[in-house]
Amino acid sequence: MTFREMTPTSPSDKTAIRRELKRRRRILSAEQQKQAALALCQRLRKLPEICRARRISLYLPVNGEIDPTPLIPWLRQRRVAIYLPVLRPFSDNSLWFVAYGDTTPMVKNRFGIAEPCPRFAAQRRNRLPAWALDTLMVPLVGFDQHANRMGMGGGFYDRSLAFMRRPGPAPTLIGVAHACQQVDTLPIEPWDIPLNAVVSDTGVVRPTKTG
Ligand SMILES: Nc1nc2c(c(=O)[nH]1)N(C=O)[C@@H](CNc1ccc(C(=O)N[C@@H](CCC(=O)O)C(=O)O)cc1)CN2
Ligand SMILES: Nc1ncnc2c1ncn2[C@@H]1O[C@H](COP(=O)(O)OP(=O)(O)OP(=O)(O)O)[C@@H](O)[C@H]1O
Repeated sequence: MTFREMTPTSPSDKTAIRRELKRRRRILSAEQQKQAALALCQRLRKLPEICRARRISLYLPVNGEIDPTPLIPWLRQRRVAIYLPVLRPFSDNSLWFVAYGDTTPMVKNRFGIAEPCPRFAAQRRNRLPAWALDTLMVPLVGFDQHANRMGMGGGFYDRSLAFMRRPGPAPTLIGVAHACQQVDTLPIEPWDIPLNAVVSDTGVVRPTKTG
């Protein structure tokens, strides 16, 4: 059975979809990964929300995630401040966004993802809460035609972005993924924060306007 044929509803469906979509990106070859990263970054450079951004977060890819880092030289040239997600210590699975430069001291977190080291992140001047960024690039495990998203399942981004349900600052959220991470329909959860767009190596998906 393909995901095209199934209507996902239960939490176990979600787990199965997540597993399948992680597999799809993991089996891409190094050459496919490289081409996808370049194609992604070409599209990102044309996106108005990225062109406007002055403070942007991206991520360092693991386990076959599409690589947004070819964008870094272009961002630096344009004096855009770059931040990386860091697992907040002693907290509720939410993220800090910590300044990322050529000399930033890095360590691997408990998931094996490189991030600015705790001592650096602990200094207030080196980090921002999500609401102070103007654009976040959100790593996706899956997305659908309406730009609904699925992440790693930790709820890190959803928790860090929960402030967006209330009036106030609203950074732009750009999901990024391989084209092969797209499925017809993903289940929407009450805590899901909608994305402004999903950009892949082959195109841009925007949510359909309602109301
Ligand atoms: N590159 C990258 N950085 C990121 C995220 C991400 O999705 N991608 N995150 C977005 O939230 C946060 C980390 N969240 C994570 C949540 C769950 C797992 C996880 O369950 N990992 C598996 C092993 C990897 C796998 O299954 O492929 C595990 O530990 O069992 C990893 C990271 C912050 N940094
Ligand atoms: N704002 C929130 N406050 C508390 N718990 C939350 C919040 N948002 C999500 N969660 C919890 O996080 C868990 C994971 O959510 P979900 O499966 O939707 O992750 P996801 O879509 O992969 O998101 P992410 O990319 O943020 O990890 C759920 O069990 C959910 O209850």
